[in-house]
Amino acid sequence: MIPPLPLYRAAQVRAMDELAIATLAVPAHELMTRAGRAAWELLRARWPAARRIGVVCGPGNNGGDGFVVARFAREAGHEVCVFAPPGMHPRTDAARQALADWRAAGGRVVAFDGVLPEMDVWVDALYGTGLTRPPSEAAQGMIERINASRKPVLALDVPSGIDADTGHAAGAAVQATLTLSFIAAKCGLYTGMARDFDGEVLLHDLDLPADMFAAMTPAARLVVPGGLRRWLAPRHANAHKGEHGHVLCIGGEAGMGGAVRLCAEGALRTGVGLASVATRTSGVAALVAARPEAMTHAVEDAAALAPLLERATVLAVGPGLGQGAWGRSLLQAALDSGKPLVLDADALNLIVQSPRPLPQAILTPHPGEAARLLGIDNAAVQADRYAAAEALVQRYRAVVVLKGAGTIVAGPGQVPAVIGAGNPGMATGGMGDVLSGVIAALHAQGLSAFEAAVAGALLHSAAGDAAARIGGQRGLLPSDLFPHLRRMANPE
Ligand SMILES: NC(=O)C1=CN([C@@H]2O[C@H](COP(=O)(O)OP(=O)(O)OC[C@H]3O[C@@H](n4cnc5c(N)ncnc54)[C@H](O)[C@@H]3O)[C@@H](O)[C@H]2O)[C@@H](O)CC1
Ligand SMILES: [K+]
Repeated sequence: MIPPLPLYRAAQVRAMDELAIATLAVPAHELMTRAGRAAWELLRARWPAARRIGVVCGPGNNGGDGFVVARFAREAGHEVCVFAPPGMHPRTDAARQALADWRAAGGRVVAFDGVLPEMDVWVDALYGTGLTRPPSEAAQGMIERINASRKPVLALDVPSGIDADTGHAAGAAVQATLTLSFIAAKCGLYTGMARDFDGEVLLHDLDLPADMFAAMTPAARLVVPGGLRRWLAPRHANAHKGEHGHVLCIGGEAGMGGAVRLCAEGALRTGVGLASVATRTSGVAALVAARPEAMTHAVEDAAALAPLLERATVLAVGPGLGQGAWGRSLLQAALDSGKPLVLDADALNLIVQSPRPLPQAILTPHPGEAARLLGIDNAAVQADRYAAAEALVQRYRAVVVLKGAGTIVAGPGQVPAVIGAGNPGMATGGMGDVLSGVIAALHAQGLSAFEAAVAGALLHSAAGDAAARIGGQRGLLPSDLFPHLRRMANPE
């Protein structure tokens, strides 16, 4: 079982750096040498045929790491070219020392003049955790030239231009093939825009003792499919269906019956004891024919919903609900029932019209829905997905699943989880309907709201990856996930 990886903000990693220097008496320059050596060893192992190594260095310690890589590469007999923005002077003692060492070894630094020569591999050491604003004009030019070279890029610590806390790029950013992060994993690298820039992300602890930072609460935790077993223990032999909960899926306005079916099937394939559907009369026959295991009821008003609400353990409300009078009345009845809820799609759009605390709910917005729930624009949500998820938790007092690349699950009093699985093939209509059923099923089987949201989002993403491995990402359908959900809901 793979435990969650703790993720930290840049300020926390700076504090770790200072703690290591103070308590272990490891000088900053020594940490920089370890970082540069680790990066050089990775580069050599990953691209053994590379002869010409280009290194771009910025003014801080990230640039210092770059000078160290350059020195090791040169000592190993490679052709190494180091570039820096014109007029760049290192701003820290450690970086100044690394530059002096590079020069003493016979190396030189070329001021970027708008062009970069052909290289076999680029090492990106312009900015790391110290980025405070969009890259300078010269740095932007260097970033654009490196990206245009189509050569492999090893980014040191963070791809330059990416904010280590949010994963957002306010200007140009390096398109890395591989990112080697130092000391601890930065929370920005695992969600949103960063996922388009950081390539494969690896971590090197610079040989600091593993328990040294145990007292520091991480900003988030990355969960990966290898950890699913924590939540999905095998069933005991004497189990009966009453132990596994009863999910009621509410939705399927005329023309949207498929959405509520996807939700119900998601719940069934995640092992719920019973799944019921409350939908429009016109949708019942098709749903019964397609998925007889779902107990489908014609529900035209809140009165018809009442007995179904009573029997349910968890309600999944929203898939295909519509925003008309029918959907509004069923949502209101669901909220009034006091039952645990998963709210998605049109249920969220209806909530926007009358925001209120929803302590019994799990909200599963995509960035557009999150923006509407917060009254801000979509770009503001994506610019800081952690902050947006936390703002939703504060406003609605609910567990929140902010979907997208690197889905974030946040909840009152919880360290947020980032889902370390999923692929862009899942950006397609109906995927969210399946997710709401999966989460509702796990909640109904006894996981807390937060755990069900984390485990459900992880299971759903892992099933999406498994399906994409077989048939590719483009054209992936939500229903392609079902066999994989079932398999992965029973980890070996
Ligand atoms: N903190 C640690 O634990 C360690 C840090 N190391 C490296 O040090 C990095 C952090 O170093 P720094 O804090 O010096 O910061 P950076 O090297 O990330 O660079 C920031 C420097 O550039 C300036 N700057 C920021 N944004 C700019 C912009 N857009 N245009 C122009 N200048 C800009 C800042 O004022 C600062 O001087 C890490 O990312 C890592 O690569 C390693 O040397 C090893 C240990
Ligand atoms: K960098």
